[in-house]
Amino acid sequence: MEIGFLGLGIMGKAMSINLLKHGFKVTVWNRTLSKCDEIVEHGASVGETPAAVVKKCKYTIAMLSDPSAALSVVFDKDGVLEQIKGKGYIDMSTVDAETSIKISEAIKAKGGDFLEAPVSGSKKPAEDGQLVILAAGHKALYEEALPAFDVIGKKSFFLGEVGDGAKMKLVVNMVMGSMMNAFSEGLTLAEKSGLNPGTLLDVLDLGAISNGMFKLKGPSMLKKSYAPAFPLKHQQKDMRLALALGDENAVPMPVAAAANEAFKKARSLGLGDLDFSAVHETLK
Ligand SMILES: NC(=O)C1=CN([C@@H]2O[C@H](COP(=O)(O)OP(=O)(O)OC[C@H]3O[C@@H](n4cnc5c(N)ncnc54)[C@H](OP(=O)(O)O)[C@@H]3O)[C@@H](O)[C@H]2O)C=CC1
Ligand SMILES: O=CCCC(=O)O
Repeated sequence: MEIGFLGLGIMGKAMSINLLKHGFKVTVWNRTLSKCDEIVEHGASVGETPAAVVKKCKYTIAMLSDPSAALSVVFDKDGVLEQIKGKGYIDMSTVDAETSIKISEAIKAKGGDFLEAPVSGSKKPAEDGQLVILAAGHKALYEEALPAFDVIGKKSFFLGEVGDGAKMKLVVNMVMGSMMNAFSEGLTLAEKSGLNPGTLLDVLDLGAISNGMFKLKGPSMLKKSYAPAFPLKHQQKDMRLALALGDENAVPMPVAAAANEAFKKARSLGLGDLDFSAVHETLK
């Protein structure tokens, strides 16, 4: 199966290399074209534009930063729409339902098929093919994409209409961003009140709120080490989009709203390109 891949950031790079390792032919494109070089070393071909990639491949995956990037790659000159007739397009970026529906409708109108498939899991799960895929849209395209999803992820969900995958992803990341802030306050409170925060990590890990994120991020947060796996600017984008979903549905979300403010503060301190756990620094 020949697959196109648009967007070679932290996630796209890991996912496309993983596909290549499992025998897929992959043609890549990235806005900053030089980022294609490393993937070429793993056996990929390069397309000069998104349209060129779609023209070459029956299926194209996108993994882009935000709604504006996702829209630009589809609608701009030399974009996906120009060659999508008879092809499948799978957008795995985290965006809002409105963006996803807009892309879906334009692709369908041009005779292509569309699936949204945002993912849960970060850099390491992407490298290890252990993501959780939250797909929705064209069911037949979902089934055709399963061999690739089985390489990229450990579990795929088909959630229904376009927009439902985007919403599920935003709900998950809203919970994650809120938890990160509570965790960060807990670490700071332990330290400032004279406790050993390392011991707090051990205590948390043995109780009912033990979880993978605390286990993974806790030790590096104590070392103030924030190499980006999930960039903070993307987490804040997800909080913003989740809060908009809350507005639409009249769901009060005071905890998420406070967490969003903390991520905004972190961005204002220039921490947006660091890992989202760098929100910890806003308490210093
Ligand atoms: N990192 C993570 O842990 C996870 C991230 N996600 C989501 O996946 C998506 C990608 O994340 P990640 O890889 O971390 O992000 P990165 O910031 O590492 O990469 C972003 C990618 O989007 C491209 N891009 C940005 N703006 C544009 C534009 N206007 N036109 C074309 N391309 C553009 C970048 O190109 P360029 O190189 O030229 O800047 C780059 O390829 C995001 O939606 C994120 O929320 C989902 C799950 C986990
Ligand atoms: O969107 C990013 C999610 C990161 C994660 O699930 O660990």
